[in-house]
Order: sequence, then structure tokens, then C-alpha cells
Amino acid sequence: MSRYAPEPAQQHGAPRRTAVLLVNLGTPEAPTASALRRYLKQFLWDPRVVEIPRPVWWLILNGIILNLRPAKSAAKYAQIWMKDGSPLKVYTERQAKLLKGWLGQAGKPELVVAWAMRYGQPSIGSVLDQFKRDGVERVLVVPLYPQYAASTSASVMDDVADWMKRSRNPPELRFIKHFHDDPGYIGALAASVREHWQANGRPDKLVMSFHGLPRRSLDLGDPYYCECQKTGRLLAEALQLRADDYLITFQSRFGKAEWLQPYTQPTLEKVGAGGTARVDVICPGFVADCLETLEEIALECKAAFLSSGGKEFHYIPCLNERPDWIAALRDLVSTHLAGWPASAQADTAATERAKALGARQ
Ligand SMILES: C=CC1=C(C)c2cc3[nH]c(cc4nc(cc5[nH]c(cc1n2)c(C)c5CCC(=O)O)C(CCC(=O)O)=C4C)c(C)c3C=C
Ligand SMILES: [Fe+2]
Ligand SMILES: [Fe+2]
Repeated sequence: MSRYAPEPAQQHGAPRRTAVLLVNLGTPEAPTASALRRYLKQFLWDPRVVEIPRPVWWLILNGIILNLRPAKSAAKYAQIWMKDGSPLKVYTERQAKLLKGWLGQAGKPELVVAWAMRYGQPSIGSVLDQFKRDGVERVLVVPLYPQYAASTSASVMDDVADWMKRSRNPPELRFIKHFHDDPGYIGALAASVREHWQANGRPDKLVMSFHGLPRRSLDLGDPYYCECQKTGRLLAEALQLRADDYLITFQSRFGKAEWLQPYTQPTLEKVGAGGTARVDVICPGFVADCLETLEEIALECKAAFLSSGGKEFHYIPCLNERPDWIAALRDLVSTHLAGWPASAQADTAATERAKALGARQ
């Protein structure tokens, strides 16, 4: 059998559709050890995520990590699980729905907005298959990671490329590689901080915590660290902060190797012990709240800061469904869609194929 799937027939005169595909990391289907095991197995076997030689990593992953971590992680997910599921999935789905509305899709049947997860469901491949059935000819892929990293953004590119390789008649394709310095994104972050301060007063320090990566990624030329620094600087400028008003830190260290520094939790413990009474923590690298923000920062890091001597800890939520963020996303998407000319391919293919098939019957 051919590795290339047959093309679904397209109707002559059907709209030539463009699709926007929002992609986030993925999350378990349930806060249970078995769901976590499935999720972690797929996630941690991705060579973009863990760059250890495969045979060695297979033994560590299957012999140790997948036996110990699922139950521990499931207990953490259980603390933050929402009525409609995992926060990452709930917010990503809502963002896609809101973006659809903000792009004025109601009057434009040719524009499709959908979402997918790199790991778990709905998979990128299943959504691209659906696009095919719906007559989509152009796809703009938007990994929801403001800062590019090979382990996240390029992994989305890999998955889309794998699907393209199997396609007989692939769509045109664009990616938004990063938006770490986009004025709309920075403006929405700054507005969220200002609103928090208007309601709660100001902290002694604002801590901007980004997801970590192995330090080796920086040495090998991954721009992630530098993009985090730039986001942090632009946010500080937008808030008119002085250098000692804020800190940029990295969270979620995994394994024994050195990761990007300074680490979030030890930094919070140090400033708490050093007499800083109040910190506010924001996680600008996550556009949707998830385990890493709601559990690791808002619960674990809070407890660590308070027990080291700190007095007050505020977590500032991710952009989630904020209208200024959805507007920023709409502008970003519109800019990347602009100047993408419609092709005549669908009509030609539909007409000629119908004629050819008709002639054979
Ligand atoms: C093994 C290494 C990991 C790398 C490298 C990594 C990079 C990375 N991750 C995110 C965003 C998220 N990570 C999330 C969860 C999560 N991350 C890792 C490991 C690595 N991440 C694990 C094992 C987990 C699962 C939870 C756990 O068991 O601790 C999430 C949250 C998912 C959710 O369901 O809520 C996000 C989002 C980025 C941006 C990044 C590199 C820059
Ligand atoms: Fe992660
Ligand atoms: Fe974590």
C-alpha cells in the first residue's frame, strides 16, 4: 500500500480555505497515573525534548522515569484540574474560539481556526487531516510559545513536516516562529501586571519566571535564553521598572544536568531569606495557565518563599482569555496571513479531476 493517502475529492467552486492552527504542548487526558504515563511517554521520547543518545535514554525513561513520575505528577495535576479538564487544554480551546470570533470569521467561511496539541489529543496530524477534508489549501501554524526553543517550537515544525511528508497534495504552509518581542504581546503582559498592581499594590520585586532548558541548549546556539531576556527587558521597560525592581529566572528543572540559571525556586528562597517581603511572580513564557504555573509557581514556589522568610507572594495569571492578548494574537495572525495570494489550484484540480474521472466511467 502507498504511504501517501488518497486525496479527498473537492467540490468544484468550493471555497479555497485558509486555516490558522494554534498549537500548544499537550497535557494528559486525566489526572491519573495511567494517563500521565501515556502523556510522558510520548513527550519525553521526543528527541527534540531530551537530547540523550536513544539507547541510554530508553533505559532511563522506561526503567525509572515512567515508573516513578506518573503517580507523582498525577497528584500535582489533581490539584489544578478544572471542571472541563486540564487548564492548558481548557485555555487553548477558549483562545481558539475567541480568535475565531476576533478574526471576524463569521462572515468569512474561507477562514478556519483550529487548535491542536503536540503531545496527546487533538494531535496535529488529526487536525491537518480534517483540514484536508474541509478543502484547506493554506495553513498558518502558530506554536503558542512566545520564545522559540528547539524543544518546543521546532518540535511542532517536525510534527507538521512528518504529516507533510505523507501527504499526496500538501497545503501551502507558514509558521510563526516566535513573538517574544511583539508589541501586542508585551503590551498585554504589561497591562496584566498594571491591573494586578492597581488592585493589590506593588511588590518589592517582580519575578519573571520562564520555563527552563538544559544550559547546553544555549551553548549549542538555541536562541531561547536570549529571547527570554529580551521579553523580560521589554516588559520591564513597558512597566518603567529599574534594574533592581525585577528578576528573570528559569523554572521546572528536570534531571541532574545544569539548566538555565538562575533557578526560580532557589532564587525566591534566597530573596525571601534576604528580607524581601513581597514578590509578585509572572510567567511570560506561558500564554495559558498550566501545571507549571498553577502548581509549580502558585503553590510550590509560594510555599518555599513564605517558609524562607518572605511575607507575601502574588502569582499574576497568564494571558489566558484576556481581550488584549486575543487582539494581539489576531494582529499577529493577520500580519502573517497578509500577502498570501490565493491559488487557483483547487478549482483546477477539482474541475480536471472531475472531468478525468467522468471520462473513465
Ligand atoms: C525533559 C525536559 C523538558 C524540557 C526540555 C521542557 C521544555 C519546555 N517545556 C515547556 C512548556 C511546558 N512544559 C510542561 C510540562 C512539563 N515539562 C516537562 C519537561 C520538559 N520541558 C515535563 C516532564 C512536564 C510534565 C509535567 C511533569 O511531570 O512535571 C507544560 C505543562 C503541561 C500541562 O499539562 O499543564 C508546559 C506548558 C516549554 C515552554 C519548554 C521550553 C522552553
Ligand atoms: Fe516543560
Ligand atoms: Fe514543573
